[in-house]
Amino acid sequence: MDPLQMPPPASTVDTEESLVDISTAPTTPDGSLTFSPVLQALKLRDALEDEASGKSIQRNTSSLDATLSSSRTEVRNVCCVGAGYVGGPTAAMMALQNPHIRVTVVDRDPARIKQWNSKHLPIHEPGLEEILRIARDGTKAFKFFNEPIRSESFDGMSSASSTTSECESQCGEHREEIIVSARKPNLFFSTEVSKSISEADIVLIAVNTPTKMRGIGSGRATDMTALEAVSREVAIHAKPGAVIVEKSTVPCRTAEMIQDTLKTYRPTLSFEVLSNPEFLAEGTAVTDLLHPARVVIGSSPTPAGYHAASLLTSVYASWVPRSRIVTLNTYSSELSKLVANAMLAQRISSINSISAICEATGASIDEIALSIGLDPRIGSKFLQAGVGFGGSCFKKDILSLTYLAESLGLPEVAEYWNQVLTINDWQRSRFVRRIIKCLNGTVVGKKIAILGYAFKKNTADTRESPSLDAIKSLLDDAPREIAIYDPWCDPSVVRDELARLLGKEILKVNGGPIEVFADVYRACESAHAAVIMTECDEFRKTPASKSPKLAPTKSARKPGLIDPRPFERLEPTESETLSLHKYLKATFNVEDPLGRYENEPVYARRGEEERGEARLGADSVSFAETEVGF
Ligand SMILES: NC(=O)c1ccc[n+]([C@@H]2O[C@H](COP(=O)([O-])OP(=O)(O)OC[C@H]3O[C@@H](n4cnc5c(N)ncnc54)[C@H](O)[C@@H]3O)[C@@H](O)[C@H]2O)c1
Ligand SMILES: O=c1ccn([C@@H]2O[C@H](COP(=O)(O)OP(=O)(O)O[C@H]3O[C@H](CO)[C@@H](O)[C@H](O)[C@H]3O)[C@@H](O)[C@H]2O)c(=O)[nH]1
Repeated sequence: MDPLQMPPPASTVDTEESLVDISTAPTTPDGSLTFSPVLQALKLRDALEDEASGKSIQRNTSSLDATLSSSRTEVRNVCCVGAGYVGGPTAAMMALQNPHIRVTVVDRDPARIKQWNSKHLPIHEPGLEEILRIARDGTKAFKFFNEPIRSESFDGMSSASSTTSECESQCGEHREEIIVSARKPNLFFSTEVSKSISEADIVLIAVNTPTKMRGIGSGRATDMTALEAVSREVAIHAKPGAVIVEKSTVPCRTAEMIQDTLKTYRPTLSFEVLSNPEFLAEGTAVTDLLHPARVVIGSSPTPAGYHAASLLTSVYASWVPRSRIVTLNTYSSELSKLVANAMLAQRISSINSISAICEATGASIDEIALSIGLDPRIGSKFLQAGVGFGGSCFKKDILSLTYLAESLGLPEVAEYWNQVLTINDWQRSRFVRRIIKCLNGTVVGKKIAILGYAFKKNTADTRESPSLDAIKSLLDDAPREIAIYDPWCDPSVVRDELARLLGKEILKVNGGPIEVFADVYRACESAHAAVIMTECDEFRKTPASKSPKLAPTKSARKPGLIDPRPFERLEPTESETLSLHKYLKATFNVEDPLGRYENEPVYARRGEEERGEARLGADSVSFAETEVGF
């Protein structure tokens, strides 16, 4: 059936059975779900708001295309609830690309908000800082020449690209100059959750949806506690007509639960709930957001649903080509996120299962991945065999999918996807067994260096890290020392986490076997084995860029390493300016090559100082002091 022709969700009935305790809410809303035990409709206020708004949502436009073209400038204020790995970078990208929209990211955790407002961001993502320096701090006006630089020496910068100009650098007036205006800050981080929600035209919900650890569905269903709590806040505070967006990964039909909550609190108002799952991967969040393979927006198949989808589309359309923005039915969109993760994880378990055959036969898993990946029907990505996948998403989303299948009476489907997790667990334990076997069957009295503690490279996120699993298993065999090193993780944070998870006594300072190092050589000193747990470049024998097989071709080089000029427009987009910044920064090793940055927030690690004073000159429109050389 055409998704857009699907009937709207069945209406819900408020029976006693449907009032579910929030802490045990199942993954899949079962027909009807009204989550909140205490529901107080704000009828008088709603009636007044309703009248004031004149039910402003356009209901007379019947096609998505028509609404898409009529929704250009309506979004002025976006609120993102949840300042985590998804909320922070996604909101930052939206703000960067839409200087006319005020984007506020709110979180209930004041420490996290303080970090976002400081120099020391709560998450490590390559390129994220640059975006915050623009959207959060505002920028000065600046200018540059619209032609590529040929000379790559620093001296050459000031007479930049003179070799391309027929009349040489003395004749500056014949070189096309691009002038970019100053930007005011339009990205804010705050703990004022209800206030920000009440001001927003679009509310993004990007809170955590981990696996439930107690009650019905424990260990498999999705824990909806945070999402349910935010839905209630939104239902109480959202302004009439605001569009509510699920950014979190959620079970299929969660939009119905949010809609129920909205209807219960504000029965006289209409809100639209969209599904807009996020597909970014940690460590590449900025690139993924800048050049998404697709943006999926699910809406109800009604004029109001299409209109809401068109509003969100207009925000993304500032930088994402329209052809990559896919609009679907709400439930297809919700489910497509779980399916995408299940399919990706399945590829990893498939190749890992074959790695065991390779080890037994002498075939090479890397050669097999290379050879099968050349078939475009298979493709080369996500075929890297390893120690099993980790991270906060794959396992919990597959568990959620299998729980959904079982709830729908489809145990065979559940079992099929469950095998992806079974192979993953098996691969992890197989790896530890292999380490012990290589060490003559015993690690007693030996030192083992663990290189890589986060779940993968370029992130400090340790959720579901294979490394932690390996450390736990190795501890059972009583090694003399386990020395841990990760280039992205702060040793004191790792120590705190290990003490919390495994007990203080396991740390060396307390007489235990585990020590965490800030230096890889010290970690490996006199070790009997060095165990590489993540694909960090510094652990490679041959750096990725020097390996002939992996060397980037000219056309496949990082965008930051090619001068993107000349720009076709004299008003380059933020993406274009960012690519120029990256190129100049990488080429000349200068932090702020365009002279664009305002002062950074005052140092505020672990929250001593606020950023107020840091915005010195944020409103200034004078050009950067350094004379333009680029
Ligand atoms: N991490 C990823 O790479 C990734 C990628 C795509 C999708 N997702 C999905 O996005 C969602 C968020 O994931 P994440 O990794 O960003 O989580 P996270 O734990 O990093 O961040 C969630 C934030 O929500 C805040 N929060 C929770 N309840 C709140 C409330 N009631 N009010 C205000 N703030 C509240 C938390 O304090 C936390 O800062 C999840 O559903 C996840 O599955 C994650
Ligand atoms: O060929 C591969 C690729 C990845 N991995 C491992 O798989 C895990 C997940 O890696 P990756 O997918 O790169 O990171 P995530 O941040 O977990 O991103 C996944 O999960 C996110 C959360 O839902 C989705 O948004 C992303 O699209 C999806 O890639 C890591 O342990 C990797 O080491 C492999 O073992 N082999």
